[in-house]
Amino acid sequence: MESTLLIDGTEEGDLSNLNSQSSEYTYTELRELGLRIYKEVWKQFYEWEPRECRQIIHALAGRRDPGEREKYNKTIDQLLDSGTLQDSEMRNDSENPNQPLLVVTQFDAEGRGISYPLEIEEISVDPAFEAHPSYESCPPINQSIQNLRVHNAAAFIPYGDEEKFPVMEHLDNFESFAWEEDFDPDSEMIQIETVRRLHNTSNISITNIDRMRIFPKPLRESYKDGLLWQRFQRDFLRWPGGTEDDMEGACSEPAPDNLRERLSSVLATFCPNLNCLRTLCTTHKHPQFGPFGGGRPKVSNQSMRLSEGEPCGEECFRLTDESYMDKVYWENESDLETLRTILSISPDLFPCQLADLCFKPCREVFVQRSHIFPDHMLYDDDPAGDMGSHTKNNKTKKKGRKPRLIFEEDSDHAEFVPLEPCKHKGPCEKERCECYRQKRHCQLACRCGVNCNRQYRGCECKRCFSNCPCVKNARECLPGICNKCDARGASDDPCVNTRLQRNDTKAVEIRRAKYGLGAFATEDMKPGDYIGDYVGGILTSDHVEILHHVTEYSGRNYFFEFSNANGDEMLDAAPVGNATRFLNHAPAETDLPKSDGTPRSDAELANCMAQVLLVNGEHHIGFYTTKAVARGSELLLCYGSQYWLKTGKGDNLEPSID
Ligand SMILES: C[S@@+](CC[C@H](N)C(=O)[O-])C[C@H]1O[C@@H](n2cnc3c(N)ncnc32)[C@H](O)[C@@H]1O
Repeated sequence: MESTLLIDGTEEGDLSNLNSQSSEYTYTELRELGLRIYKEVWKQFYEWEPRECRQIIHALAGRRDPGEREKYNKTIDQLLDSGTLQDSEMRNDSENPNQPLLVVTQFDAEGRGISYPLEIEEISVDPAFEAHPSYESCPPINQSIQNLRVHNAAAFIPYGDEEKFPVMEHLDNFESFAWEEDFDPDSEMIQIETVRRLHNTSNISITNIDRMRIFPKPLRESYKDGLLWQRFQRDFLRWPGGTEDDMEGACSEPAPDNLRERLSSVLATFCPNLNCLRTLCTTHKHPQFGPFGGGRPKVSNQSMRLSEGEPCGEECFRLTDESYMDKVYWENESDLETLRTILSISPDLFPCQLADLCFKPCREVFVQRSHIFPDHMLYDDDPAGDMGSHTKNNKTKKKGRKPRLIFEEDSDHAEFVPLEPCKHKGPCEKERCECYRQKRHCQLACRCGVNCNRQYRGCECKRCFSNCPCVKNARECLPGICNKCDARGASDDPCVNTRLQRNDTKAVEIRRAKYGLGAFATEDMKPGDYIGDYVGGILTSDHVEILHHVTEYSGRNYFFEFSNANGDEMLDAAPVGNATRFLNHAPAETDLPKSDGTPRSDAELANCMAQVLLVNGEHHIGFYTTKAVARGSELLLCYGSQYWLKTGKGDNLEPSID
């Protein structure tokens, strides 16, 4: 009997969730239709793709005239035959007999040669020069990478050609290989084309296509995720079976003249946090950063006119009286359209700025803005007061709602426990907000939003020393909110508590040390100097177990535990990292006893320490010197007793070099 379950999971009879066409189908019929079209596109794609690849390879091979190959081979033979080495040879310059010359002859396709001399630079190589012993390198990164190793998929086969490494035992820890699960551009093209056909030809909505569950990934997971979103992050492959038709705007790029939509789609790609330069950032996902615009103005025309400021020129709106209001007329509708679009994105831009964007006189723009946003359409409950910050007439200022710190009694937290940012939408209350419960401020990366009363609003210090609330709470000062200390780094003397963000490191060099490679100071360092940010792949602690064959075999591990709320986050700088991965554990070179003869502890011998810091909503591990370090000395950390318990110090830790 035919299934009566519909595609959205409702029972037969309730078709309201399906669009008009697809409501004629049952769930089974729709799924079958989806699968049939999916197979059809799959078949077409793979009929086309190998043919196309063959053609490209053929075209790359270039054309040769008959007989040309033989002629060319003859020339090569002549070159290789020492008896005929007349054209390409070493000679001495008769004017300067000590300067050897190399005569090079280039042959064209016809076998004709042109000879010319090349001067040779002599390089003398020290015969005692010793090649560097083998070491493992890794790709450099400047920030940690999330999900570098997918839990049950092996990223690669380590030491695959070394007999002693237990490859099979190691691979038993994984269910698959990462390359079997990774993104496949071909299948993405096929899925996108299937969606297009189902949507445009069979008139099935994107939501209902998702409900068919025929693709591994949802089409629209959020405004920043899903197959359709990802498709816009890549160049689109053009193939005869695929068309880039509009899918009711669901999969299409906005039209070139639709400024607002274009900005919205670009915004989805970039991080909304102005202090973060990362594309596709996943840390600062504020829910309120949806599409641009739609905002209503908060500043009245009247208050703009009364605001303080210099006129931007002779035609500035500030120099214009009321009588000018009826005298402006723009003939070209597209000029008005541009102004409307800009105002829809940023309704409170000042006329002087609008004038620059619209290429129009400032006072004309002001008049047009007054028509588009007459003062009576302003919010009655404007939270900032309609004068914004531009007013000089305090009498007319509304009683604005000042941002309140309602948790003032516990705002100065002595203890700081680095935590994940909270993930719920505001407001932050005891029952559901981890920040509230832990007696700490919400961070920029908290999902509760920038208007949350609990949001940290930056320090007020001019110089950030140990009593600065940011320093005290192991957080770097934030450009934009810590305004007095030059956290932005605009001056020659920027805030010292932003060194990690500014990558203001001391210089180190990596060279041979007692245990493998080590990091050495290339300049004298003072206590408290910043060395770098320990970066790597972000893993959970169970990866330590999964990768134990590799760390035991190499005798090296680059794990660094993170003190997050769950305590199970790790950084692994073995596959990717920067210079900080080479800091060895003290004692490494020397372990001289103290003057009274008592041995020094590891921590005393170390000259660097690691500190977990909250930087721009993310936890980082910064390395700092703890004492003066002379140029040329090795930088040493104390790894802590746990490190050696886990790895077994001395068991397998033969010095890898020396
Ligand atoms: C983070 S790496 C340090 C860089 C490493 N030396 C290299 O060549 O890449 C940590 C590894 O270095 C070695 N190591 C560092 N300090 C050591 C010490 N004091 N004694 C023995 N081995 C040490 C161990 O193999 C350890 O697992």
